[in-house]
Amino acid sequence: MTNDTQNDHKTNQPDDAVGRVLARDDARSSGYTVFGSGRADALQADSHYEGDRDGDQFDREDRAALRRVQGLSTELQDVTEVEYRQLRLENVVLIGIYAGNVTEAENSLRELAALAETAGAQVLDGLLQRRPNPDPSTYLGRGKAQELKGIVAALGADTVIADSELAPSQRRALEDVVGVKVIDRTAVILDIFSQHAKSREGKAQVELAQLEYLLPRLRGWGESMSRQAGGQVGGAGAGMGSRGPGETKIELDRRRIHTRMSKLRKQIKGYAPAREAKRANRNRFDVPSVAIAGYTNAGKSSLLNRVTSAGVLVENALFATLDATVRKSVTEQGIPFTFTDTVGFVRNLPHQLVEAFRSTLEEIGESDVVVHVVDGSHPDPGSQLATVRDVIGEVGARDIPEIVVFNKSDLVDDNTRLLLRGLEPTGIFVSARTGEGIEELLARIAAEVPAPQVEMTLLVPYDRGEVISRLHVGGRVLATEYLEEGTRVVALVHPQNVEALTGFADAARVHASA
Ligand SMILES: Nc1nc2c(ncn2[C@@H]2O[C@H](COP(=O)(O)OP(=O)(O)OP(=O)(O)O)[C@@H](O)[C@H]2O)c(=O)[nH]1
Repeated sequence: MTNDTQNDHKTNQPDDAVGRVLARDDARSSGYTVFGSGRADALQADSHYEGDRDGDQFDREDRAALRRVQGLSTELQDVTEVEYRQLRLENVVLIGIYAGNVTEAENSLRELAALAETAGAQVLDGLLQRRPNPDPSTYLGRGKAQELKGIVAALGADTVIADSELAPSQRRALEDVVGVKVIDRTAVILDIFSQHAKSREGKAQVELAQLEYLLPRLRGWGESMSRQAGGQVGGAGAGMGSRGPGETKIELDRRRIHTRMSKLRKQIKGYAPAREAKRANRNRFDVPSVAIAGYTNAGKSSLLNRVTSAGVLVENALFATLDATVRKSVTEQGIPFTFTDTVGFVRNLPHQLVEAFRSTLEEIGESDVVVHVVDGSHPDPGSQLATVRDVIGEVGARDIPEIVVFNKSDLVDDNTRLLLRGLEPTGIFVSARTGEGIEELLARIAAEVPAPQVEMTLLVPYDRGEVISRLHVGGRVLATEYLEEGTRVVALVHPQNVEALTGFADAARVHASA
């Protein structure tokens, strides 16, 4: 879909579309919309809506960053440029069914909304239907599916996302009714993983999960998919919902996918030993890193924004090689460190995605400090805390210092605070919204970030300027003096780096200060 069409949708859309849907739906007992007009309005105001932007002006850097993250092969890049634009523009309506507990279903749909937004979509509305089981043919009942069609048309949505995994036939039938692309929760999660996977192993794991998901879904993509015909098969991180190939290529594609999958499995087996070795040889010239982990919607990104804007600005040059998901900061004591947002945990993660999820969490295993964010206002923070901790342990991060943060403290009353304290006595109450607790969090991080402790006096020849730069990044320079033979530097360094630097020691004046 071009941007023009997209804009037409917006202009043609009646102003009160969401409100009318909600009002009409309130009168019915079999289901209702979850998000009212307030939500849609709030989202319209959100800065990540790109609909008014001219396609040609689409940010080159964004595209380049996306390719880097996804490690796409050259032949996939053109396809992805188009798809990325669509991904950012997707206007989605969410659907779900529930048998018993409606609050549970609403929470699940809210989480799906958060996931869809994380994947870059714009959530216009959510629709829940009460029914004991999904309709075997169209997931929603027939009447509800027709209603969905009306909502989709009224809002100008271009994608429907179902809150559970759809059988390929259900998906196709529902697509035929509503006339736009229908994808499911698993596809959204896979899309987020593919945006987050950084290492070669992570990318391979995610691509494998994408292909496994795609394989049984190859045959018969609905009408609305025909514009994608000829699109590339399941390239790692193809647009949301892993767009499929045209009908004519299906058999060939099936074979290619099988071949690709066995290749990926072999690669993944080969990566495991390398990962162990990497962990053992952590390079202390790296800037210390802090990883933020927690459930989706716990407020990880909001906290990251708060904390990094509160921190002191740091020389860009120190962090030249960072990608977009990593922020930089510096402790009050002047030690630079990086902050990495990790992919959020989700409830009921489909089991075939578990490996892919873990592989996107590798940053945690390689970080120096883990900030574990818990939504303090969540009805069951205890189980969130336990699940995240289990996984942190599984990705090899059990021994990494952990700072537990109860976020959204502005929504937490005194009794709940007591309860949360009981769960984790050292937890810090923080509000990314009001700023409560941010100073305390920064102080805790500063206390945990490994500080260089060994004082060395070095004489570095002028043609070895890189040694001085590394000292600034991975150590703390206390004094500099320019002599005829080179620069004399007094610096604190990490114990792991002492050996590499002894060659520059000035008159062997190496001693431990701590
Ligand atoms: N009241 C309140 N709301 C908050 C606070 N922090 C975040 N939120 C809201 O919680 C929602 C989720 O915040 P995010 O920062 O996107 O959460 P996240 O953990 O990064 O979520 P994912 O990107 O999906 O993993 C947003 O609507 C925020 O506005 C807080 O301290 N107080």
